[in-house]
Amino acid sequence: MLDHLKIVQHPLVQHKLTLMRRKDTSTAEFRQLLREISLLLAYEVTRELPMTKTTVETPLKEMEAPLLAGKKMALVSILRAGNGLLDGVLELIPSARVGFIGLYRNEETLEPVQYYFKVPEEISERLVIVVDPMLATGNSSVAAIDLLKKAGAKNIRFLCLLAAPEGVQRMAEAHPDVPIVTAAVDERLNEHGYIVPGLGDAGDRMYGTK
Ligand SMILES: O=P(O)(O)OC[C@H]1O[C@H](OP(=O)(O)OP(=O)(O)O)[C@H](O)[C@@H]1O
Ligand SMILES: O=c1cc[nH]c(=O)[nH]1
Ligand SMILES: [Mg+2]
Repeated sequence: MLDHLKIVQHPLVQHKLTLMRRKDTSTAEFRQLLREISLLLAYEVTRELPMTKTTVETPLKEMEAPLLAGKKMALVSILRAGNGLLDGVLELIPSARVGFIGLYRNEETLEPVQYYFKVPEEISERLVIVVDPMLATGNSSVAAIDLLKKAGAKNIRFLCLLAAPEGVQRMAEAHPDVPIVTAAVDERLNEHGYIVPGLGDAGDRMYGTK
């Protein structure tokens, strides 16, 4: 069992997160850093993955060796910003199936608005890793996981880059069975629901839309 909340303290992760927070970091640098961090965070969120065995012949001998049961996994990206974490994790687990949940926050109510849902078949039999760089109020991640559970998912982990204490609390109340892996938990949310000090709007910074 993973801990309910894992903060990845690795120096490379913390260094790259600091560079991403800087307001002067360009869109291209931001995307590149997110990709690099996603590879490092993937290491933590993939602990205790389902394994299988295969027979391999080394130059010396035949042996039974462990192998990821990758087809039994699904990575689910919360659009848009989730895609910034998705690609790196998928590179490490290329046989994982991939789903997408389209959600954006209504900027006034901070409630998520759903516009897309497509997940792999047999979702109830897979380990599902949901990815989204930001956990702020928790409204988006709670809604995404509600939808996944309604579709049958039972074994879910949530991977983000940055969280607010409010979002961690909301997830713990709504989905206590879902472990969270993140690089940091910041001070608080501001009156607009942004993480403080945070890094701004991840989607806008990734794609240069503001
Ligand atoms: O915890 P919450 O308060 O729900 O906030 C977090 C959500 O906000 C951001 O998405 P956004 O709505 O900006 O959509 P985008 O990824 O399309 O930019 C982020 O990627 C999360 O999905
Ligand atoms: O600080 C925040 C909060 C929600 N979404 C973001 O991208 N950033
Ligand atoms: Mg956004």
